[in-house]
Amino acid sequence: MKLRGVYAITDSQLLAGKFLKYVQAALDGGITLLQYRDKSNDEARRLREAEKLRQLCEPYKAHLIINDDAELAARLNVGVHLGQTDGPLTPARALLGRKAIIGSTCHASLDLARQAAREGASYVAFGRFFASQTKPGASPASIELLSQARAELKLPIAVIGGITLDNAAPLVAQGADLLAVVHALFGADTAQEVTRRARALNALFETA
Ligand SMILES: Cc1ncc(COP(=O)(O)OP(=O)(O)O)c(N)n1
Ligand SMILES: Cc1nc(C(=O)O)sc1CCOP(=O)(O)O
Ligand SMILES: [Mg+2]
Repeated sequence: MKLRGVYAITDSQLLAGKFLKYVQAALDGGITLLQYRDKSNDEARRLREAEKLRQLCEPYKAHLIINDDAELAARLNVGVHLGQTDGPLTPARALLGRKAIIGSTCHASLDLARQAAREGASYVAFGRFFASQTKPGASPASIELLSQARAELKLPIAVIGGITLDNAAPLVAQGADLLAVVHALFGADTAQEVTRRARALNALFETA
C-alpha cells in the first residue's frame, strides 16, 4: 500500500453542520488518508461518526485513521494515529494487526521517528511547519529536519501544521509523502472548493 498524497483531518468545530458533505467532497478530490479527529469524550457519537466515515471511505479506497484511540480503531478495523501521550505503539500494533496503518507524531525529532520505526509505525509525522489555526500551540519543525529525515528514514513521512496550497510545494520537494491538512481543506466556503483544493494539493505530487 502506497501512502502518498493528501491526508485530510476532520475538525468537529470547523465541520459543524457540514461534516459528511465536506468529507465527501474531500474524497471526491482524491485524498489518500482521512483522519477522524474529535477531541470530545462523547463515545457514542464518536463511534457513530467514525462508522459513517469508514463507509464513506470504502468506495474511494481511501483509508480511515482514528486519532488518539486505538480501541475505537480496533473496533472498526481501521488505522490509528498516536501522539507521544496517546499510548505506546507496540501494543497498538499487536491490537490492530500487521496490516493496519499506524501513524506516530514525532514533532521535530528524528530520534522519535527512529523509535517509531523500530516500534512498527507505518508512517511518521513531523510538524508543525507553519502557524496553525487548528493547533496554534504545536511546537515548530523546520524544513531542514525534513530533508534529514528523508535521507535516513524508509517510512512514509507526513507533514502537518498550517499547510496550504501556497506553502506545501517545498515540503513535497523535500520528501514529504503525506500533506496532513485541516484548515486548508475544510476551512473552504463550499464543498466544491474543498474538492478543488484537495485536487490541487494532490497535483503537487505529480510534479515532485
Ligand atoms: C498526521 C498527524 N500528525 C500529527 C498529529 C498530532 O497528534 P498529537 O500530537 O497526538 O495531537 P492531537 O492531534 O491528538 O491533538 C495528528 N493528529 N495527525
Ligand atoms: C493536529 C495537529 N498537530 C500538529 C502538530 O504539529 O503535531 S499541527 C495540527 C493541526 C493541523 O491543522 P491545520 O492544517 O489547520 O494547521
Ligand atoms: Mg493525539
